[in-house]
Amino acid sequence: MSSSTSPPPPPPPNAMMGSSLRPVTFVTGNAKKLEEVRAILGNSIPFKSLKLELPELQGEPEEISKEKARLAAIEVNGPVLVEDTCLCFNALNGLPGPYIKWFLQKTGHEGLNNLLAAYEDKSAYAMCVFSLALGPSVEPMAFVGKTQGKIVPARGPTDFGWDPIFQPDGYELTYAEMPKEEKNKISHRSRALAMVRAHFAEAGYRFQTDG
Ligand SMILES: Nc1ncnc2c1ncn2[C@H]1C[C@H](O)[C@@H](COP(=O)(O)OP(=O)(O)OP(=O)(O)O)O1
Ligand SMILES: [Mg+2]
Repeated sequence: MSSSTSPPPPPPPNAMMGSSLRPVTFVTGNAKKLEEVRAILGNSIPFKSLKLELPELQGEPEEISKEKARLAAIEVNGPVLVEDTCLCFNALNGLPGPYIKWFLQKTGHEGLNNLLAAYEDKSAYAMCVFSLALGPSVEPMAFVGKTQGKIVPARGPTDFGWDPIFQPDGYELTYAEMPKEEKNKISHRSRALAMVRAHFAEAGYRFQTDG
């Protein structure tokens, strides 16, 4: 197995089932993420986006993502979707994990490779946690997607973060070298979004027709 996903979250509280929702606002400060989410979701869920950099707690990835959703739902005062991405090195028991953004910024691709120089094991997984909050006072639901791979010296275009140093299992190409459609088929983000989409299909939320 080169990949895995976590089991689906519990169904939403009944209170939200009867009324219709405003379109879901995807809140992120990262334009590249938004681009991928649009490409993967297409028109399957009515959504709009808001560029906002939200504070992130320290801790376990699911909690960080859910807390971000709580903050976003208060900010938007409506249904929101947020995403948090982790890059986890097995030799380091999952670190840098949710702190990858800062490690990448401070040490670059080479520094990230150097972190593993002392270890034989270069395996890693990319993990994406989407959290959906239907409103400011509703407990967020988390959807987790993972893609297994390994850390390699950077190859390919450098326009999206750590994509050049992550080579998914079963491929000779890094995320950065792969055609976008190919990456979007197997990525941590598309796996998590498949679960988001399945949840929307199952829950049968009704959306207001004008935002
Ligand atoms: N393929 C990728 N998918 C997601 N993030 C990536 C990828 N490649 C590189 N990154 C970077 C972007 C960030 O530096 C870091 C993820 O941090 P994260 O907090 O999830 O994103 P972000 O802060 O850029 O946007 P947001 O506003 O949604 O939190 O990893
Ligand atoms: Mg962030």
